[in-house]
Amino acid sequence: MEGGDKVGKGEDGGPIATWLNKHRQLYLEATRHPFILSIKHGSVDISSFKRWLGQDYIFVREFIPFVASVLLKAWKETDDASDIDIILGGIASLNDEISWFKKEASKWNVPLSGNAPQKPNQDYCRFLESLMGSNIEYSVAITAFWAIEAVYQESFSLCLEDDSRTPEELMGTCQRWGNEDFRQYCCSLCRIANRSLAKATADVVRKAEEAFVHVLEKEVGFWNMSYGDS
Ligand SMILES: Cc1ncc(CN)c(N)n1
Repeated sequence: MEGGDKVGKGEDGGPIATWLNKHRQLYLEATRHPFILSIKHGSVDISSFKRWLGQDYIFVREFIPFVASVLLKAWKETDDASDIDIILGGIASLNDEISWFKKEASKWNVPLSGNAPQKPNQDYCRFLESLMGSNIEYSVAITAFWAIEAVYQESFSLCLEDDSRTPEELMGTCQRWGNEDFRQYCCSLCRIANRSLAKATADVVRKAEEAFVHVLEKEVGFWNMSYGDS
């Protein structure tokens, strides 16, 4: 399956490959949103881009404690120490990401302080919070984490393809998530999630699938908001 290959469904397939097929339509809506396609085609409305930038900064600040909670679950539940290294690498790159947002916001004159989260952003952050509790299994949280990163990787890598007409001033944004290292990182998260799911009960696997679907829905809502559709 096209999308699955790109984000690393893992050599052995696993539940994630199955879900990418089963929820293909929603996955495509999340990764080929009109906002992303407008960047790729060079027709993006810069006010949409600026709205996305300001809102995504708020999201990423909330995403950090979520990733920290995944790290804590990994520490408690995994028997593979490399999971910790990979998640810790993700936290380190979020540190860079925050600095990048500050620079980019200043370049585009987007105020970061006092910028209120819009409803789809609030909903998404509330969903992240619901996954942070100690009652949520590692398999569920790591699946959601992979999906959140994979949607951005797949979306922004589209804007770097040879046929793209991405505006020069937006190339840095697209490279941030569309680059090869970030793709490899998503592949690692996907492998961890598949491995963890292979050992999970049927009930936990069902909850992880639900979390995957929720992430896709929230990502579509987030892009819609950027596009001025909220
Ligand atoms: C809404 C959203 N989804 C995912 C990412 C990638 N960390 C992000 N920055 N923002």
